[in-house]
Amino acid sequence: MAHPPGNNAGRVLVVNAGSSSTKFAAFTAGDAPQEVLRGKLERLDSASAVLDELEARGATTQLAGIGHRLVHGGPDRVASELVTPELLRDLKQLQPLDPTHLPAELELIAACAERFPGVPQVACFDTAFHRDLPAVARTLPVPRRYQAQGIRRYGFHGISYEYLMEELARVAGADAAHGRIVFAHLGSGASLAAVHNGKCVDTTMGFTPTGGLVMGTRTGDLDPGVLLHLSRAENLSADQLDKLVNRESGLLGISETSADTRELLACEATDPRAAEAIAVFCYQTRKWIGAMAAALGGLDTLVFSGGIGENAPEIRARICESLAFLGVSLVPARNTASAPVISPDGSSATVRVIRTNEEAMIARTVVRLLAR
Ligand SMILES: Nc1ncnc2c1ncn2[C@@H]1O[C@H](COP(=O)(O)OP(=O)(O)O)[C@@H](O)[C@H]1O
Ligand SMILES: CC(=O)OP(=O)(O)O
Ligand SMILES: [Mg+2]
Repeated sequence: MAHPPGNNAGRVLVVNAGSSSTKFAAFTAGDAPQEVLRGKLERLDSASAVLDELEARGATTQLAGIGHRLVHGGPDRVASELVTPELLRDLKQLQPLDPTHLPAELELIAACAERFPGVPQVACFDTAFHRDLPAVARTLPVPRRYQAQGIRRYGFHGISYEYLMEELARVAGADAAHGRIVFAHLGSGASLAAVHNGKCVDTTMGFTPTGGLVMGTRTGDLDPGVLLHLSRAENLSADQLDKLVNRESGLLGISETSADTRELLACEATDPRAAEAIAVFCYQTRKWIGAMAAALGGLDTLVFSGGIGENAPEIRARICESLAFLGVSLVPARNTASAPVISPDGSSATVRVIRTNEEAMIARTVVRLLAR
């Protein structure tokens, strides 16, 4: 049964449909939403199968509102919004920009509207965090006419970055949150964001979440000539190239065994392909941190987050190995313990581990919008 907006007795359901899994969580709908339950569905089934599962797990009782993560908001969606027929119409037009995420997300919104009529839904966009990217960072060097068609750097993982910003301000204070920060969201999808004075000044992902760092199954940045060569030499279609760069590449492509860092770490001593996959990941992340620090003109705080950033001390250590020139160093015992601060006291750059929580960020946004 639907409850009126802002009703403290109700709950907020959050659906986070990522590329490799659908995460969900239920929160109280009061001013400071408290998590009631959470879960993860590994395989992306049809939207109605997802909702069946959420109902079976008790995530859909007493719904006051539903919040969705939308990876792509295109050029015009610069803040979270209540879902309206007009918004859905606009987002449908954007589907070609992100065929890996958007169609499934829109299907879920439609399925929720049908199953929970009258329950307000809120769309939170990963791209919104990057709305202030300066023109030099935003511009992709293609003929100018394509800019009008929305071909530019958007940047993603913004809901995670927004949450990390709030957490950083909470644990380190407003000064640190206004400093020169590089956030490293390292999960199956991975990106970095360079933030100064609370604004994102650059980020590694580009027009789509395929760009930037090497990832679990995605290439990250790739000389565009590779795509041209393969499309000609092997006569690959757009869909075949999509599968190649989004699902078959990255750590999985290099190792030929797994996209999961845990599995690669477990066999790197005996399988040189796994060792190479990890080495490439650490090298690229280090190189991109250097690039983000250059965009910021220095580095005050480096934040590790996401499944890898939060849980893999050996990966963090290897990434930070040659970053002493940026003032980055680690205390091994702190790093091994994944302590909140893993750098020595008094370092010029503070290195932190912060657990991200996209679902909590979305729940807060839903409560805020419903209270209006
Ligand atoms: N203890 C760990 N050591 C190394 N990698 C880990 C560990 N725990 C999780 N990971 C990695 O985190 C990744 C998933 O991160 P997560 O942020 O949950 O992903 P998603 O992008 O699906 O939201 C996987 O590649 C997994 O191997
Ligand atoms: C933006 C993105 O790549 O998200 P995920 O890592 O959840 O697929
Ligand atoms: Mg994710």
